[in-house]
Amino acid sequence: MHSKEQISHDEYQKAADWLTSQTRHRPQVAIICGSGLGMLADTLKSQNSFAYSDIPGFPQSTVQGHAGRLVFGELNGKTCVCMQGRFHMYEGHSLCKTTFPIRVFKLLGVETLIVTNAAGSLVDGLHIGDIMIIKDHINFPGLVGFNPLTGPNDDKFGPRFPAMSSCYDKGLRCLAMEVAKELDVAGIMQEGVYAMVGGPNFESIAEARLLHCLGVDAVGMSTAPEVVVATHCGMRVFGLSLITNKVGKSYEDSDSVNHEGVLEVGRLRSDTVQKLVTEIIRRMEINNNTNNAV
Ligand SMILES: O=P(O)(O)O[C@H]1O[C@H](CO)[C@@H](O)[C@H]1O
Ligand SMILES: Nc1nc2[nH]cnc2c(=O)[nH]1
Repeated sequence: MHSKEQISHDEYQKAADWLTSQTRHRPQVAIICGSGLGMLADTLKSQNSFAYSDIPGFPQSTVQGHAGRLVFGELNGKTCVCMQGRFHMYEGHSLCKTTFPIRVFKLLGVETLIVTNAAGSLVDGLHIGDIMIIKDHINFPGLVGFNPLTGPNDDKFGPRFPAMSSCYDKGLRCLAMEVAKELDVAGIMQEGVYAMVGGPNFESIAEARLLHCLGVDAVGMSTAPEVVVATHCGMRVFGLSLITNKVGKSYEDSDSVNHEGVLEVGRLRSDTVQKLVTEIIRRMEINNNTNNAV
């Protein structure tokens, strides 16, 4: 499944131009809603929303809990665009398709990307319903060559060999912890390492043990490609994982994970995630002098 698909600069530009012609909003912040977290988009004021099927070049969402709509609007003084539904490698999309919206956002002038996801915990300290601030990731598909940046480099977006050593912005991570304390949810929040696996199956016991040995705190099937592409084009990134399940590491465990359970935890914690994200957005500084569009 080593995709040879390439997307031209013109195709990203076409989607950006179409969106610019349909909405007066010029977003500074983009938010990707993880499984069961689509309600984040509902908080935007003066909304304009578009079905992915109407946007030139956008793939379609196929996963339950991912509505497939792009929502523009205002949130606490910032103009935002929210993906109510993301694309996953396991849906059969090429990685450059799963990350297509990120470069469109760049062309729209977005400078900060907020990613959220549902993930399984591999460590004792992260419980169901906890929220992990992503400090770093392990991009397992990327390590073996499944990378959205594979193919000719588009220098207009970024360099051939981008660094990934500080892709989750430290300032925003600190801000998130401050906000968590003020909202009295610091007890359910901590930083950790997210790993992306290809999915769509959940982990076997032996795989879970391997991930644990490798220093993974939470595992999911998304996010890393989006963050790689955003970092490549110079966006500031902040990420949150909602812990929706514990990943079984013992053959004695009887609990087994399923997507309905993942979505249910998303619904139960939606309010907290929403409050955190909206407060972080309110307080984050935006560099108004920079038009990031390339
Ligand atoms: O990463 P998000 O989209 O939040 O979803 C996570 O939850 C789904 C599995 O229940 C998988 O798609 C996994 O990646
Ligand atoms: N791979 C993986 N993805 C998830 N998404 C939500 N929970 C999980 C999990 O336990 N494993």
